[in-house]
Amino acid sequence: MSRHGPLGAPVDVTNVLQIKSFRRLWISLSLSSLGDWLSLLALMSLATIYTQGHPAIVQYFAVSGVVILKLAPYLLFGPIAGWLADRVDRKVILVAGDLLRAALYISIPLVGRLDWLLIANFLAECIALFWTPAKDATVPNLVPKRKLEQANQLSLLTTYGSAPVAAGLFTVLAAASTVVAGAVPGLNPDTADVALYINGVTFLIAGAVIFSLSIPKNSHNIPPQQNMWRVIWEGWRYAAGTRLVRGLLLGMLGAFAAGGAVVGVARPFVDTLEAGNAGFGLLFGAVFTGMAAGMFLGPRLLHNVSRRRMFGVGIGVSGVAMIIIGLVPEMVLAALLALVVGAGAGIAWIIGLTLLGQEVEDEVRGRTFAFLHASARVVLLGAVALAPLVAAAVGHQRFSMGEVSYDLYGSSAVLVVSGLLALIVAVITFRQMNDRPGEPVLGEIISALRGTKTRGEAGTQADLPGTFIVLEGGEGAGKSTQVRQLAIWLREEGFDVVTTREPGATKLGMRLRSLLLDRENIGASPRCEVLLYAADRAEHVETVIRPALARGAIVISDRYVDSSLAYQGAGRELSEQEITSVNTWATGGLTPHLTVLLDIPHEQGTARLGEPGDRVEDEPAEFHSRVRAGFKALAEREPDRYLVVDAQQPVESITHTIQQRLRPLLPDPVPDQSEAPTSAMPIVGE
Ligand SMILES: Nc1ncnc2c1ncn2[C@@H]1O[C@H](COP(=O)(O)OP(=O)(O)OP(=O)(O)O)[C@@H](O)[C@H]1O
Ligand SMILES: Cc1cn([C@H]2C[C@H](O)[C@@H](COP(=O)(O)O)O2)c(=O)[nH]c1=O
Repeated sequence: MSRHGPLGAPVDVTNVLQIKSFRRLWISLSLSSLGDWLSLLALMSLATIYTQGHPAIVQYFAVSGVVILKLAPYLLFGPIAGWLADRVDRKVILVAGDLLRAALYISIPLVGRLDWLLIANFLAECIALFWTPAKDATVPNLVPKRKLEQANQLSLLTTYGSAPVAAGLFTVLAAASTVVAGAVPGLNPDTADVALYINGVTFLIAGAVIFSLSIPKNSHNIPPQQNMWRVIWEGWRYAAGTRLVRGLLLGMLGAFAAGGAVVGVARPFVDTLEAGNAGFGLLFGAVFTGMAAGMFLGPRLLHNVSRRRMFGVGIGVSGVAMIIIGLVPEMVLAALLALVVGAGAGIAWIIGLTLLGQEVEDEVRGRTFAFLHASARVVLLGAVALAPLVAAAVGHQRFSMGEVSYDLYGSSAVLVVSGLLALIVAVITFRQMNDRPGEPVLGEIISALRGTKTRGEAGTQADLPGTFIVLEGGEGAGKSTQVRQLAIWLREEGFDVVTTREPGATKLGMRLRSLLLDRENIGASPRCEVLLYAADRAEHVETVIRPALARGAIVISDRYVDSSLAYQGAGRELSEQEITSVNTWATGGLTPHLTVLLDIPHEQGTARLGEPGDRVEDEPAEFHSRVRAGFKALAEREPDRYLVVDAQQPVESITHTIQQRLRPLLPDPVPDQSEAPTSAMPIVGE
């Protein structure tokens, strides 16, 4: 029975949409995206209707004004949007953003004037500007890191995939309006008006969905009185001063510059190939098909390759393809290479977004995403506008050597230079982000495509044949009792079982436990507490858990990393991301195959404990209710790793529920009848 994925991590059988909170955010995003595209079509159509009878130039400006006003807010207010996303409760921004946009879109057909259409469109886009970084910064708080890539793929698919849906809906509305106008004399509904009302309703529903969602509050490390520009400046300084983030931003913006240049010269380029509009359409279609393939298939095919290295490789591949398109102007080859350009860019974009979500701290995430969105637009528009000018300046040059001549067109020259730019950016980012120096990247890619392991993966959880189970929960939830019950059952089945606990499973750990929990010891500061628990855990993993897993044993631990996330993260209100980083380092990333959360109200748990409480047990009730909520939030985010059990049930029912869930994870099938709880309760050696 296969229990592990190719990396040895537990197989991720469930889809990211099974995480309730992410599912709701995604529903809301789908509705908002559909509304956005629908409104673009409706507004462009209305701008034409409102300027009917005016000279053509006025109509042209009205329509292009809609598009320009959609982009303008990013250039004007981009930095402030990031500041707000890190400062204000992101749920408030998301809900208020959706409700305000609903009101604005509904008001446009009610007012029925061009000036209000342009103003409302501009205001709605300003709101979107604040909404987007708040949404991007929220996703990493709702899904576990290893599912972030899947979540980003889904978000991108929804954002761009809703465009054809909106176009289809608009066409259906147009047909329906004609039918209604024909069937009911006097009633002549305008398609664009109806589309805007529908759009308003989609935003209202999207807002209501987010309102019902529980979004963790942003870490509020920004002092309330701190100057806004200083906060923005600090966000940028963080991005520029952090090697990985700097590499990611540079790579993504470089790719945008190159992509913008391609868009700018694509039309004159196909003219030099005498391919006209058909060729132009083909090239465009190829780039976007390639992008979609890169985003969705790339991470799957290359799942074993270091993401940090793949980012630079993706940009480099696009760059090389662009250079060849420019140097060998041939339509069929250009279309095939355009697929490659898109695929490389798609891989880089999805990896860049995911790494930013995983690596950028929550406090500055909003500002980082806002910086990316705003500068990507500036770079893209700048490149689209400049590239044709450069191409025109180069013009048509003919180089002859005897009988042989070579025609260089300005558009081809721009493609070659853009490709070179992408290549330079790729080399810089690859160097900055290379996390497997000395290992040839080509070998890594070939191994990934063949499905074999690379040197960089040796020594990971993949090499441990054992099974790691953790019991978590509040005080007196019954963790030690269930550890004993499970050990008895599994030993009877012939498994090599190691039961253990945190803190205090090792000699050093026992001293740390005493420092942490004995009432006579003066309390450690919260950060010190995190480090002491992590120190205990590092020793525990190194000397107890890993050796047992390496020999194929089943390890059952009473508490592990998630206790630190719940007690020190939710309880002491420290950054969850920082605690995760410290613990990933301490444990080498060792993750349980199954974590059982025994959930019980604090008062009922402590009522079961006879002895006077230790230092943590003595904390006030609010602390313990934050801990309980923290555990539940962790479980909700990782439903495939977690089993949540109501710990108020009788011991035997709880054991039975855990056995049911555990059985498929065990190396050999365990017969059903073996589940009968054992009455004896021997003391299990630690
Ligand atoms: N499901 C249950 N129903 C009633 N009592 C239980 C149940 N499970 C355990 N107990 C009892 O509650 C007490 C605490 O149980 P246990 O030591 O297993 O909890 P724990 O979660 O390990 O506690 P701690 O937080 O101190 O580590 C014990 O007396 C145990 O017999
Ligand atoms: C591992 C770990 C534990 N704690 C707290 C939780 C409990 O109050 C004690 C452990 O004692 P028990 O025997 O399990 O009741 O320590 C914590 O705060 N952080 C941790 O990482």
